[in-house]
Amino acid sequence: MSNTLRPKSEYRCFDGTVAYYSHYSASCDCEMSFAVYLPPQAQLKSVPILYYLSGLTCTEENFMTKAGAQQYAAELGIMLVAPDTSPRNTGIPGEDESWDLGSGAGFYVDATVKPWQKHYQMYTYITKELPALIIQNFPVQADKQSIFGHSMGGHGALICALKNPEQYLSVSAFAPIAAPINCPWGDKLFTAYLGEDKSKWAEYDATKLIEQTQLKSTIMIDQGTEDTFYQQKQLLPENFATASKKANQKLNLRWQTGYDHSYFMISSFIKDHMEHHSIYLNN
Ligand SMILES: N[C@@H](CCC(=O)N[C@@H](CS)C(=O)NCC(=O)O)C(=O)O
Repeated sequence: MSNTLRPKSEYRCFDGTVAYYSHYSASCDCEMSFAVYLPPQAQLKSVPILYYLSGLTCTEENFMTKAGAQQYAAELGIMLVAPDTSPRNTGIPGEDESWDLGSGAGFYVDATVKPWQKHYQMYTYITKELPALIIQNFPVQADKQSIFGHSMGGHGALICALKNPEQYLSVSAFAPIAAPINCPWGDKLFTAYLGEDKSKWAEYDATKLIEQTQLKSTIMIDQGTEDTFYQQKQLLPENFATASKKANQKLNLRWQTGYDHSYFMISSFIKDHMEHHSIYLNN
């Protein structure tokens, strides 16, 4: 099967275009979907790319409809790419049983254990296959890529950047799952996708990875104080901050008083994140 893009729908937005696509993914061995925003500048020249990874239960649509990023992407001349959060309709038993496992919960890792390993290769999909597809099909600057995300997608963005410091020029996150080996979600998802051997989990844990790799750019994180998942110790930004300090990694962790885990928090601070990435993408 080829990696031909199948356009699904297209909308004018801030003089640019929001478009939804699906395609056969070789790494996930199934049909995958993603959304893009092409800023008006892309009609005349190639533009930098900013990937956004969504959280649990999301599809490629949540960010495009709720975050309000397009107006800033249009101003700054940045293409947005928002992939779906997992393979779907794979036939894996139980894929749709739980909102925090399987469909909508790919966790941005390459699964190594059955039954998930055949399709759940999200890390390779996000860091290799999707970027190649974007470069092939859109007017982009291949050497200008950055990444950000929310919750599970904040975890995804951090690990993708820390494991590929040459590929992504900057990274930021909203309420990321910042130390997954130490939280209930990480426990559940790593056990399912990577197996019981916890030594294998560390290579997908941002707080562990920052001990080994530091980024030239400043990492930006926004965390709401009224975020129930933060209160339930699913996110653990303090662990990441402590490890970053120890490793001399520049980190801008901003506590947002009164904000929760929702897209109302994301849309309140999306401008700052877009401007943060623009410093690195448009220099
Ligand atoms: N379904 C979950 C909540 C899941 C959730 O909050 N997901 C976040 C990411 S971790 C999200 O972005 N949801 C989609 C949305 O708000 O549009 C629950 O019932 O507690």
